[in-house]
Amino acid sequence: MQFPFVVAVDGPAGSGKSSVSKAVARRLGYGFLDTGAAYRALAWHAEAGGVEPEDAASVISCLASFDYRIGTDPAGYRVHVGATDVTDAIRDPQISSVVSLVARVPEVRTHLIELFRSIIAAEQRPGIVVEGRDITTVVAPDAPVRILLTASEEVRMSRRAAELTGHDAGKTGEQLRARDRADSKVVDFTNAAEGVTVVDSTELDFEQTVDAVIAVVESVSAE
Ligand SMILES: Nc1ncnc2c1ncn2[C@@H]1O[C@H](COP(=O)(O)OP(=O)(O)OP(=O)(O)O)[C@@H](O)[C@H]1O
Ligand SMILES: Nc1ccn([C@@H]2O[C@H](COP(=O)(O)O)[C@@H](O)[C@H]2O)c(=O)n1
Repeated sequence: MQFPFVVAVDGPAGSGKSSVSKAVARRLGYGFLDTGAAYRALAWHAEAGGVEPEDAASVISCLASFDYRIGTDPAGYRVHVGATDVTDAIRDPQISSVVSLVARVPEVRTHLIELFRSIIAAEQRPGIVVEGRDITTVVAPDAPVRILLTASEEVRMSRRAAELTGHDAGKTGEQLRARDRADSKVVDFTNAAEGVTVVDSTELDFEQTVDAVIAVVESVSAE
């Protein structure tokens, strides 16, 4: 059996990838890798360096100084760029509004995909749940478990709005829709590739969704 046992989870914004994958990892005693945090941290690093996220050449030049570290403990992990803890800063709506500009640069993707693979290879727990947009198709296409976690746009928007209290729900929804549009030009995370299992949580609550993902993992592990 592959070590670590990789569970790859992709899906659109607000589908529950991060929270459900974290809960699945905790339940299974696996590590957890939030790949979106790296793209967010690079957007933060670019802005901190006065680089416009639209300026692809300058974003690429930021990679040389992008000293990125992230933990894989699903119970709690920190994100650092150099000595700076950016765990909270990368969740700012400002970062959410520009991250797709950074993520669309091929050289950025190549750099971060190699970083993700090295983090996965270094995982010491028996398995690792890796979530993002291109995990099932590019980062870990040979993972024993590959899941597309999705939900209706309406449900995803309402979940995100409930999460971002104090922000205008309409603006939050529009930003989520805009990010999906931008992301889907770079990676197809709306159609399940061959061998990818779709888990649609539109009608499921959080625990039911966690159970559904674990059922897929257990069905593969039992083979
Ligand atoms: N099945 C569910 N039922 C109810 N709430 C859910 C469900 N799945 C996730 N949530 C909630 O929806 C919100 C968004 O989830 P999460 O941040 O994990 O989404 P995501 O796919 O990682 O989004 P993004 O890609 O934008 O980071 C969270 O508050 C989470 O607790
Ligand atoms: N594997 C991935 C993961 C993320 N992205 C880009 O990062 C943005 C933020 O991701 P979150 O999961 O933290 O919301 C996302 O919108 C994508 O632009 C990616 O390209 N590939």
